[in-house]
Amino acid sequence: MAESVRRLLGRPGAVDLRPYSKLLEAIEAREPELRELSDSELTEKAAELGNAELPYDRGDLVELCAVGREAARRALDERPYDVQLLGVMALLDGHIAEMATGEGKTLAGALAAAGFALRGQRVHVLSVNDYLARRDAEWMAPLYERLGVAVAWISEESTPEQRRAAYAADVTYASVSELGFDVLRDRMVTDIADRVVPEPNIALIDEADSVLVDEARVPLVLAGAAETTEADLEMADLVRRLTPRVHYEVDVDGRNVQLTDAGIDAVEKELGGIDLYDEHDTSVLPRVNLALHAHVLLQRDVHYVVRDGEVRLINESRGRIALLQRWPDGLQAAVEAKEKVAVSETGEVLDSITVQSLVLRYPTRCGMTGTAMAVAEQLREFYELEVAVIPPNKPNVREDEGTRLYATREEKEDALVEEVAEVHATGRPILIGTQDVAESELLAKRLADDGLECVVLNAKNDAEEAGIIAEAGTHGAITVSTQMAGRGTDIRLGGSDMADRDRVVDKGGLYVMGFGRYPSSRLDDQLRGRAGRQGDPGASVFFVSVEDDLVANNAPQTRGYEAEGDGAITDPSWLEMVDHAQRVSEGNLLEVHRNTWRYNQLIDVQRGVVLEHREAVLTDGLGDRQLKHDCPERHAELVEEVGEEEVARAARLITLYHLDRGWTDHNAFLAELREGIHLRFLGRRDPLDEFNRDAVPAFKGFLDEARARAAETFLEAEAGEDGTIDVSAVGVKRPSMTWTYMVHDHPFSSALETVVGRIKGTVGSGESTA
Ligand SMILES: Nc1ncnc2c1ncn2[C@@H]1O[C@H](COP(=O)(O)OP(=O)(O)OP(=O)(O)O)[C@@H](O)[C@H]1O
Repeated sequence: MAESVRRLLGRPGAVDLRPYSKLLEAIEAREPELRELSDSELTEKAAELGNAELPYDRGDLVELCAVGREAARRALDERPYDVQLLGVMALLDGHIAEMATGEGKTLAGALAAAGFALRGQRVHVLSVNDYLARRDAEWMAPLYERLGVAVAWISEESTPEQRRAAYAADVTYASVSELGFDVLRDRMVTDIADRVVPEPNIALIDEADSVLVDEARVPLVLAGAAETTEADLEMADLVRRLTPRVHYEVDVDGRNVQLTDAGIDAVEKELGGIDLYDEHDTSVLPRVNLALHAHVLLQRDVHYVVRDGEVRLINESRGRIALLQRWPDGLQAAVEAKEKVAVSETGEVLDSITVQSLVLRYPTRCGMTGTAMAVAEQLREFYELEVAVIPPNKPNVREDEGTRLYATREEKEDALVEEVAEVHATGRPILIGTQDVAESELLAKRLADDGLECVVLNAKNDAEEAGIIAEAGTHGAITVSTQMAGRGTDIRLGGSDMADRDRVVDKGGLYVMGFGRYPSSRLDDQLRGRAGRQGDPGASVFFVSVEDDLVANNAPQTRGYEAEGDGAITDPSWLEMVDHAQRVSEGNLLEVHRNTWRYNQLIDVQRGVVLEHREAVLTDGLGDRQLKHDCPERHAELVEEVGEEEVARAARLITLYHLDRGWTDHNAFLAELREGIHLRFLGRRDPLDEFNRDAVPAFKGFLDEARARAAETFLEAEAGEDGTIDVSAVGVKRPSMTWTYMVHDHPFSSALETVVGRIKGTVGSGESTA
């Protein structure tokens, strides 16, 4: 092994790889003998590894890697590199393997998954989207087959039967959201046979930082149909006429919008001289706030797109459209009113789960990604995971230029377009990373105006994007892409067939340009990592302006620089300012993650109590026993009429209904409580303590209350002529459809917060006049 690689094996703060690397020689030594085996003999060798429990001892680890390597060579015509085997061993030990782009994480992950599966564990390989789940499962299927391991995948379209069958395989590939929603839906079943997800064993997470850190800020929420909200066209129309900064102000981080005093006056006047803060009519203010939030904070083509007459959300951390996802409460309808499309059904939150709770269900967790070290502390804090930095198979020779800073956005764009024209003239392929869909389209238009034709990727279709990005290394190609569009797909120099590779290598390989730095350096690195795979030549550079949101919102001061004629700022302290702004932004994101987690910890405890109780009702007849105890006469009568089994069934359904109903209401209470907490924050009390102080007593008596309601319903239940009890006649109904929500830490500025803003304003002016 090269000296440079050896030096990398003992990176501070990361898992020590030396114990693994010591086994590489022994693994290689097994090769000649294994090559002589027939296919079925090789499968038998793999099966022999199943004669012991986890963890693998050193001898078995050598055998597993050697057998796995030989199986991959035969099944995929790819002989795993030593560094990939280091990755496999780190995964089997429950670590996050940091492996750069193009190092072959898919194969390393599959070998580790097979290793777990051979020892009798059920493995869930979690991907960021359905396309990758399916692609990887199908791609690795021949390898699994040689190793005698059953593999399957799940997608959004999978039916419950298909899901059940897929989860029954040894290794199941699924996107995190599909898994999350399956878990949530399983918690609502009224018959055990309807469950799809088995007990969790091993989670192997692809793109681990995106899933565990980026997606963890947004809980997965399952909602059920309730009544339909009316489109509030009047409000949508009214807020459209308001003027930014005169009638409303947006917080620096773009999460809240508030009416100014002038705005309040204008709205009150428009509505015929009403008082928005009238104690007797509190219904108008929330409507104004919703419409304002929809109008100002949610931007078309950034947060959502309008397609086929529907508002479809873009998942920000993933830059793609989410089917069946909505905003909570009236916000969805407010956006629909803003866009003048038909209002869709609204719903109420049935239950939610954070990515963290989802992943922590698994006794063993591991994963891989190109960028883990930057979030090593978070992975440790939230998931008890350590990072193993796997050296590249071939040294990285990409040239990273860093940041070019400009005074204005316009100057930044001019400079980038000029650079694109210059580089493109040589035929060198260019990949430009933008912040969002709208920016991609504007930039593409600008490039086209300058005679530079490009392909745009934006949150449309994963499979299609994979095909496009695969060609981004073609001679003369210009590709514009949002941050993670088309991820997980290799960019080969000279096109996907590498026909033109030599010519592109001569030009310096792929040239990656960032149109602005991202909210975290990790995301910058992900973009950069698109170039320079497997020792390929390549380069990267970021164009930034002082007006970029990242800098404008997070830098302590944005004045006092000296720019050159074209707007370029070369003062090193200003370049440092950009890094600083990014660190501030990273800190904010971490705080959001921490908050999501903190608030959810208590909710998780309460949910645990409900779920345990629910389980006993579902599987052990607890509801029937309780109702028999609470309503003995009615119970006996009904048994007489329809028999014990049917009464037990009805008792189960009635009890589950009231447990679930109660939990839904409690969820709504907690959400409201959390919003209101900000008011008390003014009193310098810790909002989380305040939250817990109220959430705990509110839960007290939860189970007793559900039980009492179940008894009330049970007393009303009647036996029908067909010998069954029709529970729907006594109001026991399940939501007719469910869908998933996208929630933000702070969905929208509530009426309460606007009141706070007003109180603060009053106090402020009071002081100045005193
Ligand atoms: N041992 C190997 N020998 C030859 N080719 C390999 C080997 N391992 C992986 N590859 C090839 O390398 C390419 C990159 O693999 P893969 O997509 O798994 O990389 P990755 O690390 O997941 O990259 P990304 O960060 O883009 O997801 C694939 O075309 C794969 O077939």
